[in-house]
Amino acid sequence: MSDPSDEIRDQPVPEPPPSASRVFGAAVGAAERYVAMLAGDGVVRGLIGPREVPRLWDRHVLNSAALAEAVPEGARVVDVGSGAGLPGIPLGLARPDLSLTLVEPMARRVEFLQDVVTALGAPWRIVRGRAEERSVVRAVGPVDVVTARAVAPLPRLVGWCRGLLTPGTQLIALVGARAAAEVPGLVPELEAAGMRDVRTRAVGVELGAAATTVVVMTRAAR
Ligand SMILES: C[S@@+](CC[C@H](N)C(=O)[O-])C[C@H]1O[C@@H](n2cnc3c(N)ncnc32)[C@H](O)[C@@H]1O
Repeated sequence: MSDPSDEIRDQPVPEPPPSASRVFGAAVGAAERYVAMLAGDGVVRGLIGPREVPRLWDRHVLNSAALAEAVPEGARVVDVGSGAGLPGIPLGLARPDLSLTLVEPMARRVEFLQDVVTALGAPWRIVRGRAEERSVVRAVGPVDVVTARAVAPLPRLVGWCRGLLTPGTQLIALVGARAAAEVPGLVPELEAAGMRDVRTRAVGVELGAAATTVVVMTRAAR
């Protein structure tokens, strides 16, 4: 009998769209290797649904890289709840000036992240644990920007990231259109949790289907 994981492995790895070279520059080959790992091992290990494979570039990799334009030059970035590396890895590939740490509690996801870092020879750090754990905050060190996609509703995410968010640190969350529409109603709660300048911003508008929205906010001074 054939092993069902063979069929999953046999799905063709999607070709990069023309915009990939523009977004990733010299790292486009590394982005292609990452997409191949997501489509192969990422699916077999249950980190990415098989149906996502044909839309890995638009929905996941370019969609994640779109937030690059919202991140300041040379920032120390922590991607919280990175999962299979989204948005952190595409961001790190598009922006080699950033110093990137991926935080993820689940062992098999961390293993996959380690495999990707090794395969790409990337300088990123991986910290296993939950954002709210003291040991994670200590291991991560000072942070300029926290990124997150699909980790938790914003007020809960801010609560989990409290230790990572020192005055002036930005939180940049990738959100869908529906979640973006709910942001104005969340501002009082986010401000009460110590955040200021909460705003939504369209990013990657030139990327067509990969365009998305981010919510940007800053930790207020105590
Ligand atoms: C729905 S997945 C999203 C993964 C990835 N960000 C993406 O967009 O594909 C949520 C991730 O958040 C992680 N997570 C859940 N609670 C967390 C916490 N308290 N701190 C850090 N990561 C957490 C989970 O292990 C999981 O990998």
